[in-house]
Amino acid sequence: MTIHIAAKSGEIAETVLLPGDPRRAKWAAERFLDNPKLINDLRGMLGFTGTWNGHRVTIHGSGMGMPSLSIYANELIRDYGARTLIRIGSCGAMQNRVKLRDIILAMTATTFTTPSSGIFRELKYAPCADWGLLRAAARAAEALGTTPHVGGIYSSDVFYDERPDLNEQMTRHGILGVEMETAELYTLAARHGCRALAVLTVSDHLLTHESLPGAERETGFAEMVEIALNAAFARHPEETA
Ligand SMILES: O=P(O)(O)O[C@H]1O[C@H](CO)[C@@H](O)[C@H]1O
Ligand SMILES: O=c1cc[nH]c(=O)[nH]1
Repeated sequence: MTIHIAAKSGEIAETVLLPGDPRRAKWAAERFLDNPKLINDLRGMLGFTGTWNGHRVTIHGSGMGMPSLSIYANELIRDYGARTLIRIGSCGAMQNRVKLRDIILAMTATTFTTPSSGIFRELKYAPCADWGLLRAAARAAEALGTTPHVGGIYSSDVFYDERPDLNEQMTRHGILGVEMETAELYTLAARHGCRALAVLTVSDHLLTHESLPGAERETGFAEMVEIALNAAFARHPEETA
């Protein structure tokens, strides 16, 4: 047990899927895992461990924003031995060619700051995805009949942004979408020698102002979970262990 996770030692798998929303963790665990067991509900942040195709998997909420994700990712890695962490999140599209329900695989994430920024001082650290996971996720998406967008995203500190000029610059520089956690996840994974990836579903669009109707979200989110699970356990000889 840690300050924020009630699971006993051994109750968390080496592979952890991290949705921001704890209810998405419950939905994904019930839909995709065999014998899902609730292993955490402290502060309502739900976590479940079960198996997928015989592999142990934990699906645990990370909350909204990098400070929240940082708490859970630190404890999952340092106290429970998580080694592969895949965010399964929603995001807002920042390019016209990116449509509602599309899948984005985040190669890298631009930020103002992360909870880790202090250690880099004046350096602008560039957080990046694990290549083996990224490649496996792209292949998994294509096998499911989906062509993902692969590229840079923006991990924002705020949802209600008072700087529209910044979003314009992100769009101008090819950023695919905005969310609030990936940069810190990639930074922590690098620090601790873990693999990390963010698989995102476009839930709304910053340029067209469309948003995904609630009833349709589950379908898009299911695709994202399938891609994440397939990527986590893909085996290619040259991929990282
Ligand atoms: O759907 P999740 O995973 O929570 O991700 C996105 O949604 C939240 C904002 O509504 C932020 O956490 C953002 O990153
Ligand atoms: O952080 C987020 C998530 C979804 N949509 C946004 O615009 N921002």
